[in-house]
Amino acid sequence: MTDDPSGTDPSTTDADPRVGAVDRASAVDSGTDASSRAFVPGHVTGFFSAHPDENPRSAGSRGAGIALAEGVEVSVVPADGDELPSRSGSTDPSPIDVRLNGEGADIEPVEAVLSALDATPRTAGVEVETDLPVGAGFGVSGAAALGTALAVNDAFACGRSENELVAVAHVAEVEAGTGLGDVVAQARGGIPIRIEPGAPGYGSLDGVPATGRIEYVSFGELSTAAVLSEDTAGLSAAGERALSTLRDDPTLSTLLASSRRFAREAGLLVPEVAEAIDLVDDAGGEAAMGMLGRTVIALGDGLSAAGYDPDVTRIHQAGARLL
Ligand SMILES: Nc1ncnc2c1ncn2[C@@H]1O[C@H](COP(=O)(O)OP(=O)(O)O)[C@@H](O)[C@H]1O
Ligand SMILES: CC(C)(COP(=O)(O)O)[C@@H](O)C(=O)O
Repeated sequence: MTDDPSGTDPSTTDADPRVGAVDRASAVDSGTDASSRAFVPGHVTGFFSAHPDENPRSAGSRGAGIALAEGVEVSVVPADGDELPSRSGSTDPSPIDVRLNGEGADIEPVEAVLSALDATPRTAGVEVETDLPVGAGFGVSGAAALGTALAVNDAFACGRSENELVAVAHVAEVEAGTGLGDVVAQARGGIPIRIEPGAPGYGSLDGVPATGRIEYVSFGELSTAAVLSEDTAGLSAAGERALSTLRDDPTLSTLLASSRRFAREAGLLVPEVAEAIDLVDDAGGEAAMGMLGRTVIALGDGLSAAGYDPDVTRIHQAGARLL
């Protein structure tokens, strides 16, 4: 979804056998006025190194990527105390009505953020809306977590600062295994360079000062959790080399070139992405693989010039924010 607030879809009130689920779904569908909303840019990583740590605030990734104007909008709908039972006395094992583009969805970092902010008993539902492909390297899970943190804090006056909310979302994402560095990048916007891993107070960020049109094509998903649960030593060594190259020459062109090399060296390049990158190169453009997905991104009109029919967006200069 572009940075454009929209209402919820009134066609999504299918009966749900879970205790209280129908009431909560109704609250979501009719509750746009009562809801708090946040926009979080998509973020596509070009290269990264993985840095696990016992402390999830210290854990994360180094690397670089691009924040996209195409992003994720999250609405948090407070429970109506008169109609919806407090979940503290509920036996419902899956009490929050989380929807992704109108369909019931399981997004672990969203549930974890609600829990960390003690919002579970007070939340009727969370609506996550995006036009980005899910699971394909656009950081949708990180965006959903960060948007939920911002909107929950607003809805329930939790009194947390922005850095604290970014940290809550970062921890939720790291512990779910769905990402390492997207949340801090999405909080910043632009073309974030993650110099040190971790949440605010632990990590540190720089950026490539540039903007422009971005095209993308996704051929499907790559499981982030599966890649991160394997041995990441070789991948991380390649990511550290790419980071050093980019820090010596912090330009978009070097970001794309070092990302292409990373994808090859890390053994992550898939054939359809490799072919697209080559065709963009033949047409005089610059492209790279989006981590972690079967995704290719290109600068300017690189993919359309190579004969693809891409989605079009822009580099998003701002970070996540309330709507
Ligand atoms: N329809 C869906 N397709 C893919 N993932 C989904 C879907 N619904 C919910 N999810 C959840 O969204 C998250 C996607 O995370 P991840 O694989 O890191 O992708 P992304 O690159 O979009 O962040 C996972 O937690 C997954 O369980
Ligand atoms: C590449 C990834 C580890 C996962 O990204 P995604 O699949 O978009 O959740 C990212 O979080 C990063 O640290 O750079």
